Amino acid sequence: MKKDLIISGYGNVAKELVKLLSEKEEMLKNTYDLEIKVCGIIGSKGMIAQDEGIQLEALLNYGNGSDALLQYAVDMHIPLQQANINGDILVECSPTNIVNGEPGKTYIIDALSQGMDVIAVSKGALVTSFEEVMELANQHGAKLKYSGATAAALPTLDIGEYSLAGSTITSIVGILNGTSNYILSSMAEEQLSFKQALKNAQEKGIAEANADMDVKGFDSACKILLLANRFLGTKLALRDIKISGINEIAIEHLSVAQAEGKKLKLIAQAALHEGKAIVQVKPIMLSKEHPLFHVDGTNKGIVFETKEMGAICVTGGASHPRAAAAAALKDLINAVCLR
Ligand SMILES: NC(=O)c1ccc[n+]([C@@H]2O[C@H](COP(=O)([O-])OP(=O)(O)OC[C@H]3O[C@@H](n4cnc5c(N)ncnc54)[C@H](OP(=O)(O)O)[C@@H]3O)[C@@H](O)[C@H]2O)c1
Ligand SMILES: N[C@@H](CCO)C(=O)O
Repeated sequence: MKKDLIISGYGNVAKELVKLLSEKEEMLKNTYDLEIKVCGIIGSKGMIAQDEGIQLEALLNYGNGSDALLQYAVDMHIPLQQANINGDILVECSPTNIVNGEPGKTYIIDALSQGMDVIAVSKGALVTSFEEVMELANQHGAKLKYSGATAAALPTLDIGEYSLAGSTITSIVGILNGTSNYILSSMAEEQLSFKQALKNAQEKGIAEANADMDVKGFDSACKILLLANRFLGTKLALRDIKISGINEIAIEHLSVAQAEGKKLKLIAQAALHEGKAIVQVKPIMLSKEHPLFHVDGTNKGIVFETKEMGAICVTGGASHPRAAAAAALKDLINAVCLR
């Protein structure tokens, strides 16, 4: 099977995806009979496009962002052109914008309207306009997958959709933001200042372009919103979620938790109580019996409570651009080859 791929947003995650596609070309062919040709990559300053496929190894010699695309265009003697989404699959990796979903929303709508499958790594379009994009996908028989937007390397959507199919999920509790979890762990275990720990997270490439999204709880809120709407039958918007982050947490707060044998974690939770959804994000002290107690550093974790299968807990899936790219590749393989 041959598939033409377009990528929008060529930052940390997209560059790792290009690396993975280059490294795993043979495995994809041998294991899945899948030949992926990256035909276009869009940055804020324009798009590089080649019908015969972009030379991934050559592109990887440059950095990321539009400057890398521009340099590639110059060296390959091709023009940098206006965004033109035309292929089989779009992987959307532009910055997350929770106000209006742009620029990802336009790219996603453009792709779905042509019947292209979409792998969303950014969250903005899904959080602001989920029903609109889903309806478009259904209308055009296109697949929309968004593991990258729902904690990426930590399987969340796949567990709910596949492993818990037919069960009734009654609540979801998660540590869904690697940056905040890393900051809290670093402050508690290494006595790093909040500022230094955030700087480290930014250097790892896991913080959002606007790190307030992470530390003020919005990124966790986006993820629990998408999961609650998918699995609890809610139709919530971000304004329906009570959100507080870790931006005012000091080392003293963490010491108090430690003295009690507990850990302070940024917890996102969604539950149904008498038909009403309660969804919130806030720092909570966990005792060592809690299944998420040992989720430290950039790791994440999720607990689904179900009526039939009891509690299902998954931990790990540390935030990292390569891990997020691998989650996008997983979605791509599943969309095209498996289901
Ligand atoms: N990093 C992670 O570990 C991770 C994990 C899961 C999900 N995500 C999500 O994945 C997305 C990308 O994350 P990232 O870490 O790769 O971010 P990033 O490094 O900031 O990359 C985003 C890229 O988008 C480009 N861009 C900006 N405006 C654009 C526009 N109008 N059209 C096309 N491209 C545009 C930027 O480059 P130019 O302006 O130079 O073109 C930038 O390099 C985000 O939405 C994030 O929430 C990230
Ligand atoms: N900024 C996020 C990655 C994107 O979902 C995190 O720290 O987990």
